[in-house]
Amino acid sequence: MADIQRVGVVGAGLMGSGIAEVHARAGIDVVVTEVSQPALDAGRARIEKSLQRGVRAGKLTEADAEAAVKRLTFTTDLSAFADRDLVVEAILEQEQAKVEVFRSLDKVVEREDAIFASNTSSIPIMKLGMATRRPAQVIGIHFFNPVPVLPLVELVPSLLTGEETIARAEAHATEVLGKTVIRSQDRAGFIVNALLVPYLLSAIRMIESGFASAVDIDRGMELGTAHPMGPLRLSDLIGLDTIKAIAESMYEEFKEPLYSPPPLLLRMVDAGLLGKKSGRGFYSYA
Ligand SMILES: CC(=O)CC(=O)SCCNC(=O)CCNC(=O)[C@H](O)C(C)(C)COP(=O)(O)OP(=O)(O)OC[C@H]1O[C@@H](n2cnc3c(N)ncnc32)[C@H](O)[C@@H]1OP(=O)(O)O
Repeated sequence: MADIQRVGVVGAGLMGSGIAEVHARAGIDVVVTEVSQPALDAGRARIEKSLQRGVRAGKLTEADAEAAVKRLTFTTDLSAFADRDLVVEAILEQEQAKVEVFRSLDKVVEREDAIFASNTSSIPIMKLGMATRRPAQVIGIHFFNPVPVLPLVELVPSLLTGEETIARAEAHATEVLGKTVIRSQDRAGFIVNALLVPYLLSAIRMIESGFASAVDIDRGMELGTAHPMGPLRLSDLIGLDTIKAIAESMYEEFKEPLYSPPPLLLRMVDAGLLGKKSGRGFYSYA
């Protein structure tokens, strides 16, 4: 919706950089923050690389990519969000860290009608809303990786999110970003991860038990069910630390054993084998 002109993105990791990129490509002025300069530089490089990939694929022109870069400002100072109409938080999947971000945003963002969104996939939106003085303006806007490619957004109002916030967020996601919106209640995992995560964990348990190899499990789902990538390559794409965090939130909420992260996943995360972003997970990415 045209009323959202200035967007802030907290976090320039895999998801935050994708969220910043799609906004800049849609003509929106974007401020991106990170906790450190190296993390910020890595986010900027990720966005520039993705824009170039888009150019090579014929999705945008070189001039569009340059214009998108000019709409992006990178800073480690959260106070740059004072004039933002919408802020999307996309930091690591840790409840306390997210609560702190929302508490800070509440202090820093001056616009009374600003929307505070989280890209969380599993942490209750209600808890983030209650960290602010404006829970009616707090909502989940959950994107999918790679953000410039996948057309879906899950919209997740909490019990206290106002109708106007829901309508503005939905109009922004559809009309400005061109995404398709589905709505979910505020339950850990929402719609997609509630189905996807137990499937990914089951594939990891298959390897753990010696049942089948990663290559055969992936090939089975790619060739047998026409998934674009099998569950282990997809786990590597999402990030094993992220899957662990989502699984823990879902297990915490429902106490469903299928949501509990298997020991192999825990050990891989302990070892820093986080998937594509760290260079090694179930596969190696030299
Ligand atoms: C965990 C959570 O909370 C939420 C999540 O994110 S869950 C994870 C969800 N993600 C998935 O399930 C991903 C599943 N995998 C896929 O969809 C695909 O394998 C993939 C898109 C990742 C790669 O597909 P691919 O065919 O091997 O790659 P590629 O051909 O390069 O790209 C696919 C399309 O995107 C386009 N594209 C790629 N990068 C792009 C970019 N940076 N900008 C614009 N377009 C891009 C390509 O041009 C191509 O478009 P066409 O189909 O029109 O030709």
